[in-house]
Amino acid sequence: MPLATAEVCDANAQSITNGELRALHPIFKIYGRRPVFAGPIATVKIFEDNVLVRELLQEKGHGRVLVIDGGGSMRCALLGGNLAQLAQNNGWAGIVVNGCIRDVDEINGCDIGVRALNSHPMKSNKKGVGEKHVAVAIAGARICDGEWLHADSDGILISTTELTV
Ligand SMILES: O=C([O-])CC(=O)C(=O)O
Repeated sequence: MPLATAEVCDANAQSITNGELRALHPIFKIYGRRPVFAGPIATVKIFEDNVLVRELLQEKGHGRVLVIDGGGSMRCALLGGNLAQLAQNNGWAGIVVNGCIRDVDEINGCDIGVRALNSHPMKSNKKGVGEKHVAVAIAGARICDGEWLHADSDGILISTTELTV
């Protein structure tokens, strides 16, 4: 059974105080077939350009969660049905997007967890601008590559190390 985020918070008050455990602001909508997912984080920082998202999702996921800092843009989608399918087939656990997605019905059929701000029908630029595996700041929290993400119906937690009972 995955750890419930609420129980994790109740059992780790000290980690919340010292910043080892952070909750993202509740600004994300829930997509994908997995409402509960967790894994080590890979980060990517982009703006209205998703070439690096495809590059990362082409790698084997090994249960990782891709955190996409898209700067909160409401002007195009950074993830669509093809990329979500790629993520599923390559063994990613989930994708959190500080930005928009499209092909929502296809994404909701994929066996991964997806959180995003909203949907948008337009595709992004394809220039390949951005940075992989850098620290990002989204939804009120700083997130480093290699930290852990836990998502369930109550919200999304970031922890410096894997959470255990
Ligand atoms: O290629 C894109 O920009 C995203 C997309 O539509 C998909 O993954 O199907």
